[in-house]
Amino acid sequence: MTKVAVVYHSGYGHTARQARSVVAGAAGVPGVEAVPVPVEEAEARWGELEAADAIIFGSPTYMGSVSAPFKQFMDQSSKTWSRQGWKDKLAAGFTNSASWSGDKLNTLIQMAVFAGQHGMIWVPLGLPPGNNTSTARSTDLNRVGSYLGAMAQSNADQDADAVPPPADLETARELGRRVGEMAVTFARGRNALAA
Ligand SMILES: Cc1cc2nc3c(=O)[nH]c(=O)nc-3n(C[C@H](O)[C@H](O)[C@H](O)COP(=O)(O)O)c2cc1C
Repeated sequence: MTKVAVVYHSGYGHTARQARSVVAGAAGVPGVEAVPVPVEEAEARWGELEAADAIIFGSPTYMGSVSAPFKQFMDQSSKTWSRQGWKDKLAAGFTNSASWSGDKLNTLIQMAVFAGQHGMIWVPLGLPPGNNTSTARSTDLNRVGSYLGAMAQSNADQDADAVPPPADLETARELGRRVGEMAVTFARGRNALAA
């Protein structure tokens, strides 16, 4: 099986819902096993990250950047970085915040730089932007219009059972599916080269 790990933090459950959609999207690809890894469990489950073909990073945007627990996970990875243990794994990212912008892009950029430091191969969202013409709708896939990774917008006064809305959860699912497909393609290519 090709393995996809989804490492995420969520303070109040919104990004956890987005993470579940990412996992479901990856797990729907034949031959892929996808596992959610809350950052609080990452240290104890480091072996699962080492064994993964792809790692997808998820964090809410707090103060225009990844959350402190997610940053702690990033820093915990420095031992792996020093021996480039995640080199050539696929990487991707998602984030969620209250505002339409809320400086979410910075969070994805942080994740992409982090992946670059690890020598990983960043997989962008790969969906056209939705909700940006006079005839478009707020229910469009990629309604926030992100390229680097999947974004979700959760109204600040709504709990995680109500938001992020279905369009953002579907967008997250698409990211998981894309990374799952890419991971299978890479694994097959590697095996073919080794044969
Ligand atoms: C400490 C803190 C900082 C936040 N900073 C931002 C921000 O910079 N931009 C934004 O749009 N929303 C911000 N928010 C709102 C959260 O991103 C939003 O509520 C999100 O849905 C929380 O996700 P979670 O439930 O997974 O923690 C912040 C919330 C908290 C608690």
